[in-house]
Amino acid sequence: MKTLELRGVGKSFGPVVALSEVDFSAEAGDVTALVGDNGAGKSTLVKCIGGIHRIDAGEILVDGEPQQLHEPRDAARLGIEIVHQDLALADNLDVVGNMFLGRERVGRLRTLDENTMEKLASQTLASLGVRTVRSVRQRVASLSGGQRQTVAIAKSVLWSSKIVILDEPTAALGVAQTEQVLDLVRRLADRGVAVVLVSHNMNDVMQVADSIAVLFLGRMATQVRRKDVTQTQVVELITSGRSGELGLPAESRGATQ
Ligand SMILES: Nc1ncnc2c1ncn2[C@@H]1O[C@H](COP(=O)(O)OP(=O)(O)OP(=O)(O)O)[C@@H](O)[C@H]1O
Repeated sequence: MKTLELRGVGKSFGPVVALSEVDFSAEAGDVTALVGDNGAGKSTLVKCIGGIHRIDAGEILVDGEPQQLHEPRDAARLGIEIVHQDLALADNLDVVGNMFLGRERVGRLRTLDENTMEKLASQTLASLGVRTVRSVRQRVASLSGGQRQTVAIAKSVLWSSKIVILDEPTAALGVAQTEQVLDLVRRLADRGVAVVLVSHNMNDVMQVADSIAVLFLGRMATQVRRKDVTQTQVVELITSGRSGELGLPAESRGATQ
């Protein structure tokens, strides 16, 4: 059973068809890359999964169960966490404050005191092997781009998210920080999370993804295992929506015609 599955999803904005008959899936333990050119529909797809946009057609299933996602709270309740490119972290709060921001989602922890929160935040970072954030009492405004990504990803672990969607997590990062964040992405999947990585960076995608889904003009050109494609093939799919005679497996070739 797929952790997240979209079947025949459609979404239009007035006359603009942003998504049409989109099939997509993400499995626990996998990093599933979602790629496509500008305007292909990636953000729209992510917003549908996050309950920000309502779909016009098709269905979204979590663990095989069809779900009605009418608002972000619905997605949060299902363990879906979106880490946006612009990172909705509060600059004026420290790492602990940010990791517990929005804790009203889980009433059980509402009464936690500062010491317990500090301990849980540190433990979560340590369990992910994060050593770059030196103090959890550091204000987020003073963190580097990579550290901010780390905190945002660790937050999803703290809240036991089942499906984590990372929107361009390395876009603003240098080489070393990119490597650290990709490491963290891998570790997140290894913990059994279904990770969806939205990215324009083919090096990142080829390095860390298990599965690659290519959107082309609002349609899913194909979704394939990474080991079954080359970077050149992925780029061709992104730019033309077709794989040509590149020897894709039969089940994925059908989707590109
Ligand atoms: N709120 C909206 N109203 C009208 N059209 C929209 C809206 N949101 C997206 N679109 C249109 O839907 C299509 C898909 O856009 P989307 O932002 O999902 O693409 P994208 O793949 O995320 O692109 P990029 O990589 O440039 O961020 C585009 O044609 C866009 O203009």
